[in-house]
Amino acid sequence: MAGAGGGMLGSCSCKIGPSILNADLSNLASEARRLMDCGADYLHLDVMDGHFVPNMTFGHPVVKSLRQHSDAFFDMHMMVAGPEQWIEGMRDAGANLFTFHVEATDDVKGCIRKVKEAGMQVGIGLKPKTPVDVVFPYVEDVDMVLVMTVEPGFGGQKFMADMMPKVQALRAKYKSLDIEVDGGVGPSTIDLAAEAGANMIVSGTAVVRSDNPREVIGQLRGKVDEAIQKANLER
Ligand SMILES: O=C(CO)[C@@H](O)[C@H](O)COP(=O)(O)O
Ligand SMILES: [Fe+2]
Repeated sequence: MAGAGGGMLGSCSCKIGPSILNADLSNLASEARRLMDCGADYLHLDVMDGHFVPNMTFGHPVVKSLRQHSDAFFDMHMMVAGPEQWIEGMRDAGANLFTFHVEATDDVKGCIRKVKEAGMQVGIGLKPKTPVDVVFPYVEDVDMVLVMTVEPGFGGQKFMADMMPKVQALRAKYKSLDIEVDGGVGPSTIDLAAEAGANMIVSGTAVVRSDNPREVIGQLRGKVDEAIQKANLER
């Protein structure tokens, strides 16, 4: 089954993508359905290989199984060393967006090209200690830039507000770029991310562990839409 949201990127509109990392992974299909039914725009799927980050999750066989049960747009957050070797498998599994880390390969341009040739959209991510100018040479070639707001590897960590200058620097240079933030984002931190200029919001624990995920997704969307409107008026 092909993903339904293939053309989702490019408009710089608000998009909310719950991370399933802290969901019930033994019931991934029903968790995916629950989150999409609660108003999510896409699913953020965290792939960890135990090398690039000190944790492991799942690979393309699980993504392929999930694709049999979900039409959602799959944003693959590839926390893996040597992302090139995962491209084909993820494409065949039904991934839509393949986001790898600039720190994970010596050939960022080559990896971007290979993801595109495989027919997926491409994102590049940067860890908290990586300066934002490292991604500037690639921004024109990608569909999305992911600014990590926690050290990658685990859900449920504290949002790093000191990453916001990276988001601001990207937004100042690229008005219509899709900019994603990931890590510790929820109702108490969304203001900072939205005002800095992030429009793709990954939220794990705050959504997945909430008694009312629909309400949380609505709150996040409200803040981002408000910030986008404000920025448009100021332009
Ligand atoms: O990539 C990661 C962690 O490495 C994230 O996607 C988190 O899993 C998001 O979860 P919360 O921080 O929102 O709980
Ligand atoms: Fe993630």
